[in-house]
Amino acid sequence: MNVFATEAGTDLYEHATTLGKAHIASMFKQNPNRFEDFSYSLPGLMLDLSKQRITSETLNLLCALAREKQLDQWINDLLTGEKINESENRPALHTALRTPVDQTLEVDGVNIIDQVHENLARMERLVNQIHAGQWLGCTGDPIDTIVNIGVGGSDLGPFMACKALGEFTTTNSRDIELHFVSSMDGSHISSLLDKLDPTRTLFVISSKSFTTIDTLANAETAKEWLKRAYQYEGTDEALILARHFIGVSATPQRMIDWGIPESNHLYFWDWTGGRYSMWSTIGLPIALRIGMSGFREMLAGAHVMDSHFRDTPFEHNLPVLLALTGIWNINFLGITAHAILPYDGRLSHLPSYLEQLEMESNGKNTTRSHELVGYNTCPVLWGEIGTNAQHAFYQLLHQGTIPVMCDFITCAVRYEGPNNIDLKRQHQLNLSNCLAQSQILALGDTVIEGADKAPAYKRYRGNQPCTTLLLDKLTPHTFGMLIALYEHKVFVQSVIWNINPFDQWGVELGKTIATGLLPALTGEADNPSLDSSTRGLIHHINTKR
Ligand SMILES: O=P(O)(O)OC[C@H]1O[C@H](O)[C@H](O)[C@@H](O)[C@@H]1O
Repeated sequence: MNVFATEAGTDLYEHATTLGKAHIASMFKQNPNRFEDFSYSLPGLMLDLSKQRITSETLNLLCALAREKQLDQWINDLLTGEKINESENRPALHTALRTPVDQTLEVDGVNIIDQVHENLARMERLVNQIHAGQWLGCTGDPIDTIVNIGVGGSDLGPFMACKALGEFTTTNSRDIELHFVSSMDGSHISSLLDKLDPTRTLFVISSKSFTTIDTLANAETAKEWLKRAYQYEGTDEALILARHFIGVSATPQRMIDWGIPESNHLYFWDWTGGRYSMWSTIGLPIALRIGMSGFREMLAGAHVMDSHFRDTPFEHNLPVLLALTGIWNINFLGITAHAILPYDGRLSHLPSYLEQLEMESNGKNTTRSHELVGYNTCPVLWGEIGTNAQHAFYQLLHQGTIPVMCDFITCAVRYEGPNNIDLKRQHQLNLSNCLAQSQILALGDTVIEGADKAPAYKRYRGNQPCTTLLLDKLTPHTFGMLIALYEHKVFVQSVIWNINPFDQWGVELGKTIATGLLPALTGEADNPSLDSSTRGLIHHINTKR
């Protein structure tokens, strides 16, 4: 099954036979206006595709391909709540989470925008209560420390956003200490609990399904820690649960079964995919960090991107263009590695967030009609703060043997004001590195004279396609735009590849097999039918106990 066996696909293959051999440096020589031709702006955010190996014809053909795949219709289906997550028989409505209250969207006869805003209001009350020091622990002391326990989509988004937007605290949120616990082995939580005061600590158990063993194991450890701390005062377990736990989930009954009273529940819906959920009440830690007004700003930024995505012709549509240049690189230039390089320490967790967003969404090998794909889908994606990565893996980007497409993400303005004069200089240094690296990666050592006379080991071949995403400033608003941009990019690529980006069946078998192996590791039961490697490793582990 080849989705590119179409008119536009055939034209693109043909186009790639010539452009595949071209060098980005010569494209800049031929067309001095590449930046004007291939950069696109929205208020607050610019996308520069001029360092991609593309011409106007490439984009025309890619847009024709998108039209062939009825991308318009798919975008409409996404935004209007059609059940496009077929394998789970539900819509994917993360965009509804940032839709303004005066709009309506009915799913199964219910206006879900009302529901969304009711839940935001419920979250707001809770946030205000904590910020005002009115949420009290069992001893009557105000809570000032929050620990979010979750994993995957119930961790990565809030974790990333709290780091990215940490400078946007409000007077009330400044004194709240926030921690994130995710690792199944307990190493996150055990090293943290020693430092916390149980009388002032509130755990947020975030899990869409409320069945994820990683999260429930950490939640149990937290509960036991609190019970031990309160045992001398004879505090009732129900009171501990009521004062020190909040549950965020799409499955209320499971929160009740675990012991969290209804008054401490925040809800979202099964039509919100885990990796698309930071806009929902899963974003509670973000609201606790930057206040509800900051959280609403983030939603508003994402909504701006949603409207742009819905209303803008493909030729000027930022998520569509970002996605299509990715398709060009992956399916026509054969590039299957993708580096995410934020030039801003605040965006340090963006790469791991995008690893889940992109690879869990589009790391698929079957089409929507259950046939094996005959083409590459999601590339391997990884990243790091750009300036740190320069001292680590950039060697491979510059002189390794594999082609890698690179996203450079930075902001134009930072550290304004007289008190930050020294850091302003550091920001300029950071920007000069960002621009230098994308320049060398794309254009190679043609950027300096006489480089062609250097020995081979000193040469930089360049021709690595680079995208630059330039925010005016990193604010809750532009951050919301940026993340929504990537979400829609992932969706557009899934449409071209004819795969469902909203399920994740590839993670299920590991859970089942791990559960099955547990008795052999605890010594409760042997399993002679295991392969020799697994059996040998279990035996070795058990001899060390
Ligand atoms: O929020 P939860 O139900 O606990 O799920 C947490 C995570 O675990 C799953 O295994 C999925 O791979 C992720 O998509 C999900 O975000």
